[in-house]
Amino acid sequence: MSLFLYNEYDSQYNWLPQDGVVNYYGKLFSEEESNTFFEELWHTIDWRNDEAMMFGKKIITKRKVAWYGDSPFRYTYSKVTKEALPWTPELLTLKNRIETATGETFNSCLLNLYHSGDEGMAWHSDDEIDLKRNGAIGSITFGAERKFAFKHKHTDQKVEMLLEHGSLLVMKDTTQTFWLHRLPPTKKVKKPRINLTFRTIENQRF
Ligand SMILES: O=C(O)CCC(=O)C(=O)O
Ligand SMILES: [Fe+2]
Repeated sequence: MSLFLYNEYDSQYNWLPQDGVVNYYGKLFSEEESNTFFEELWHTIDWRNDEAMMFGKKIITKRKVAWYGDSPFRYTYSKVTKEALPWTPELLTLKNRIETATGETFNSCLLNLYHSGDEGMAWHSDDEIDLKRNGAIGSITFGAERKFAFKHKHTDQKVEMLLEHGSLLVMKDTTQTFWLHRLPPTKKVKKPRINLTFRTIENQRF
């Protein structure tokens, strides 16, 4: 008899057929814990509308974002530079939980708040210059369950999965070099979702 939460997912299974590693841990947090984290993050995180450059113009996205870390790292994302805020107690708890689960370490976290299925994230890879090369990215979901997809940059192969309330997804090795990922918008989802992507920043020039 295991004392751990029942979980149907094998976290060692690689969802990518080649050129990278994606592990899905399923629900790492219980329903009750996940509901509490959702509420706490909703109220305590310094959510801001994201600014991005598109066709040379600054646009404001409906999705909200926030950026936290060990030190005031500067992070350039969609050609806009932000400075990390100091960890909140909830973020440190989550960081510790996923470091224990994965055996990886993280020094920063980018958070996304999608108000409904109308909001998503287009195809991209997290290969910014300041991110540790081939480092692990730990992605937690609280709130609405959403589809998540990968597309190989050369072969167009696709992999789709569901990200559940309280779940953890890890992308590592050469995943960002060879694969794009996205959160497709959907009319079916009316509820909000909070996503946290824990990352490792390296080579900062202060
Ligand atoms: O919301 C998600 O699950 C993914 C977010 C993402 O890909 C990112 O922040 O780079
Ligand atoms: Fe991403």
